Amino acid sequence: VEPISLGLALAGVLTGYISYPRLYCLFAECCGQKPNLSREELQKDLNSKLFGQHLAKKVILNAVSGFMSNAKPKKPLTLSLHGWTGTGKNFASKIIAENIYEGGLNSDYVHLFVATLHFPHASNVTLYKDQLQLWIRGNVSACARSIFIFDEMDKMHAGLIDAIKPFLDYYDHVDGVSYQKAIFIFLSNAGAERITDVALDFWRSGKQREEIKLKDMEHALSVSAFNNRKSGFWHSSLIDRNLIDYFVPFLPLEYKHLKMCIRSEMQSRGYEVDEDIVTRVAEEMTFFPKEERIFSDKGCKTVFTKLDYYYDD
Ligand SMILES: Nc1ncnc2c1ncn2[C@@H]1O[C@H](COP(=O)(O)OP(=O)(O)OP(=O)(O)O)[C@@H](O)[C@H]1O
Repeated sequence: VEPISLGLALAGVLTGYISYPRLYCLFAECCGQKPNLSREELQKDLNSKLFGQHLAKKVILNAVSGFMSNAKPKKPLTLSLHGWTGTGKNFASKIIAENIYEGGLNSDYVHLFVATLHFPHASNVTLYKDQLQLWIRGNVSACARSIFIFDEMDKMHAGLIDAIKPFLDYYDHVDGVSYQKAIFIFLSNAGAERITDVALDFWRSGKQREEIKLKDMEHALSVSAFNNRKSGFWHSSLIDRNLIDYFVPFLPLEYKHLKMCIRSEMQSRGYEVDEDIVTRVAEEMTFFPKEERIFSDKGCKTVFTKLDYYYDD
């Protein structure tokens, strides 16, 4: 190739990079990388990866795809995910993040906060509050389509919840920054007992788990259910102002779901599914309530470490 043509070609590529940001985004991660989130892809991911959560799948699919297809949302999307430990709340957040950003949870535009890790000392609340507000503001200024995930929300200090509130509201701008395209996901175990009670009632009356409707969870996820010290006070303060768009219940997982988690983990580690090991690992788990032993008390959370034992070569 002669130097002049090569120079022209390089200049062309560079101009393309500068004048067509989308071209650049083919090679590097960009804010709002997948502006047209594919509803089908999200649905496929939820269906194939998230087990035993028909209600959560439905709400997440409709909420996220609806929000992403709205060019001018009036407020940021706020999802509150509730349920027993190990039932897939973090996992579902990961699926959402991956459907919006290639890098998923590792993306520069996805931010995960864990209450006990990032905000451990009640005496530092004022400092955390300032830091959190600056952090959210800085990130949304840099990328309107930022995702913030708050884990262990029920262990978060009330003062910190107050710090987030202005960003969740119906304001066009807060100090010159618009938060309307951002997504806030709150995770907590609040309401888990009540969700479990509903699932147990269905089981005891011989109904299928999939027959549980969102309507059946209304009471479990109502203000009164959260308005106690154990669940934290945060809910009532956010609910009262209608700042949460969707409450997403995660049902406790049964023996058959544990088996699904184990099979899926075996496949992702590149092993052939060995049903004998699947059964042995699932049977090592403990279940509640004491008499019926239906639901796994740790969900799918510890099945993977138990699996290590069988593949320790
Ligand atoms: N419903 C599910 N379907 C498929 N895999 C699941 C499901 N629930 C849990 N898992 C698996 O178990 C792991 C741990 O679950 P996850 O961290 O999502 O639980 P959690 O509900 O966020 O729990 P916690 O309330 O303790 O934070 C996940 O990374 C995933 O691999």
